[in-house]
Amino acid sequence: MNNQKNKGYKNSVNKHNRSGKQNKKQHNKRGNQADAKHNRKHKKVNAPQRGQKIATAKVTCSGLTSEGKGIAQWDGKRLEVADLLPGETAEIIVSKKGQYVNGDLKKVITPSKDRVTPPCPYYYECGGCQIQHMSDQAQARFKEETVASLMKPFGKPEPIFTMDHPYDYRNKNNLTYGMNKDRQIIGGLYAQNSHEIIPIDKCLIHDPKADEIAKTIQGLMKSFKMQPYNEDTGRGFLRHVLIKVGKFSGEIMVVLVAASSVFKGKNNFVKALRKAHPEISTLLHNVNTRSDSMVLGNEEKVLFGKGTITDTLCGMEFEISAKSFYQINPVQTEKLYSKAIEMADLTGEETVIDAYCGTGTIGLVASQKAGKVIGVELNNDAVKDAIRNSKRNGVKNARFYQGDAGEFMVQMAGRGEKADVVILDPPRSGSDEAFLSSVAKLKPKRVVYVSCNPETQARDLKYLDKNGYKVEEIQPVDMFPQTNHVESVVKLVRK
Ligand SMILES: C[S@@+](CC[C@H](N)C(=O)[O-])C[C@H]1O[C@@H](n2cnc3c(N)ncnc32)[C@H](O)[C@@H]1O
Repeated sequence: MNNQKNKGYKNSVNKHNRSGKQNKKQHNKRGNQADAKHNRKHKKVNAPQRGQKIATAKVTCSGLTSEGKGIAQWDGKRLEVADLLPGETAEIIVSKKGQYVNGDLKKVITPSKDRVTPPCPYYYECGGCQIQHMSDQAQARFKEETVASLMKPFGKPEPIFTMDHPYDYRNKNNLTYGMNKDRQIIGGLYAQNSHEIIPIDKCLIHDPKADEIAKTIQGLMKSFKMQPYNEDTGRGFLRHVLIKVGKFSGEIMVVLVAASSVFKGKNNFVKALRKAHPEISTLLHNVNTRSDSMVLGNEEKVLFGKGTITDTLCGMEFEISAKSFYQINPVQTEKLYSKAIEMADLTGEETVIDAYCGTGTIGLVASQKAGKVIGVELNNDAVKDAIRNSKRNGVKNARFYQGDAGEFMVQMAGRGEKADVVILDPPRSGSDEAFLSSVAKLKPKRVVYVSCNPETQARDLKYLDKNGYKVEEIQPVDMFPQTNHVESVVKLVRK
């Protein structure tokens, strides 16, 4: 697959090299862009985590990793170079730390026709997006090829569902606050693989309203002398702000994630924020004293509003709380869910299991075409949302249970219960043997596997393939444009 791809890229580069002034101009612009990127990243190349610079080398990129990095050979070693595209020749800086050799792009010598100037000015520093240097078509091709390569043992995927406007799509936006070296409060996103905050005004994949509110909060912190939390010293108050937006309803939830439950000046702060943004529907104070990278802690206080927001998806209304999972790209979610339900092939009679059901969204949409839906989910808040959502939409044929999906299925199989269709949508780590072996025992006619990580999905498909199921259809969906992530939904039928 890679060879084929490279041929295509090589041809296009040659075409470019032969091209006239206009294209030369384009090339220079692309080359300069990569230079500029290097200048900004230079300090990172020499930063301790990259190790000691050992060489500058000229390389040719032979393909992409599943993370969207360019593959290049240097001194008999395979290097993965961020922002390098197949077919491109480039100058890279090689550094070494312990046994690890890293390559960082210095300058693109012959740019690929797939290279574009990233529209975001923070792209090269920020860790949020990884493939903004690829054109929309190249992003789609990269994701299709990633899924195709992982799914090779099971069949050929359909063309990816892309997004017409692949920006402004996130309904869940998380920004972090800190202090710069001049003791000024900054707010933004983390740099790649680090907790260094890159100050930003606007993120192109965020909901624009969310960034406006985050900026206002940054200004209010100064006036209210509210200190950002410092991970190293453990001092300070505000860690993050989490902003969820109902893209259809327009409702907005703001969660102030703080290191302490004592919120000095709370009433005046809330008043000032609401005055600046009367469109905020609900405001919460979440207390996070954890030292890991989880955004939210367990303790939560509603400062005003009902503590949840509602949104519409596939014609149904859903109530969403701060901690429960809700798909982050509603435009693409409607395409994903429609495909999943089409794959479930429901006639109105079936018992459907919606495993890892979150707030019950897939199961509730499926309930309109099923006999009965049984949802299971680990997160108690999400289960409460699912039950509320069921009532809100007048659904009478769905039940939701809190628990581990694997254990739940083992118990179902043990009781000899029946299921016609199993829809599963596990987290990135995928499902587990308890769950998959119970599927094999329950023997549903169809299994629809939704996944945000095709790598673990392929692993689980291998198990199902060995235990009585055959893959019939594979559909990649671009739920996360500009990033290297891809969603995939697979239909399996009993052999
Ligand atoms: C990718 S989300 C899917 C949610 C839902 N299907 C949707 O489309 O919004 C995965 C969900 O699995 C839940 N989860 C994680 N581990 C679980 C487990 N062992 N058993 C049941 N649910 C689990 C998470 O809390 C999360 O809500």
